[in-house]
Amino acid sequence: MEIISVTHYEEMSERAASIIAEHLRAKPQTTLGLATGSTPEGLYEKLIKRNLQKEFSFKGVTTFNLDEYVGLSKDDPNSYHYYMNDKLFKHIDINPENAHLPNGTAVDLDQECRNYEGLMKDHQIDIQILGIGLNGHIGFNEPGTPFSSRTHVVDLAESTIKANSRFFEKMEDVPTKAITIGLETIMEAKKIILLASGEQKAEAMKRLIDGEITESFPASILQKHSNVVIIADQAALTLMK
Ligand SMILES: O=P(O)(O)OC[C@H]1O[C@](O)(CO)[C@@H](O)[C@@H]1O
Repeated sequence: MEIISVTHYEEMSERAASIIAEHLRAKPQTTLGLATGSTPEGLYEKLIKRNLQKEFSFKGVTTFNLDEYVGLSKDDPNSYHYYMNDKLFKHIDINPENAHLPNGTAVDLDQECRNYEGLMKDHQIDIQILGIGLNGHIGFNEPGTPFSSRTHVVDLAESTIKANSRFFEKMEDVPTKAITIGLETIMEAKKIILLASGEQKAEAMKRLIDGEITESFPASILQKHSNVVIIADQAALTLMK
């Protein structure tokens, strides 16, 4: 694992944007794996700016998001479809047909998982962006998810539901299920960039970097990947020596 320690959130976002920009200039036909949550918002802002300045184009880019809530329509402001459109896709020159997320309102969710896997089979992810949950989840792969998991429907952990409730008016509105790509699916990416900012992530970062590789802490699987870059600010790395 390469660990890039930066001073603050802004620098974390800038470093990640530079790596992606350099890659897109060298390889315009690229597949990106994208994440939601607060952490990558700054990265998306910087990619939008660079795209507007014509530093690179998204015209040849295909994207796959990690996850989507079950039961939220694409127009629901709390859905990840809405987030991605709002925070990235509508501002850049990507062909919307090439931007993929699981459909959380599919009638047959297991079939939707198989379809999503099928689509991803034809596009190996060149760079996968990840955030990390306080309990070590990546995507929505909660503690206990088998390392061999592929795209599947998950019951969200209580702590995740609570963490996500900050975006919803009422606790009862927070979805309790999601579709997520699996841990094995994530590990197939050629390169993984994990972003972390803030002291609340310090414990998770310590376990990710130094802890035991165990299904009870899903992100620990990343220790087995040969090309992981962690970009974290000093607050997130406070527990590291
Ligand atoms: O970036 P945040 O908002 O801290 O979220 C961390 C993780 O939690 C999620 O938002 C889901 O709870 C993931 O999408 C994300 O990787």
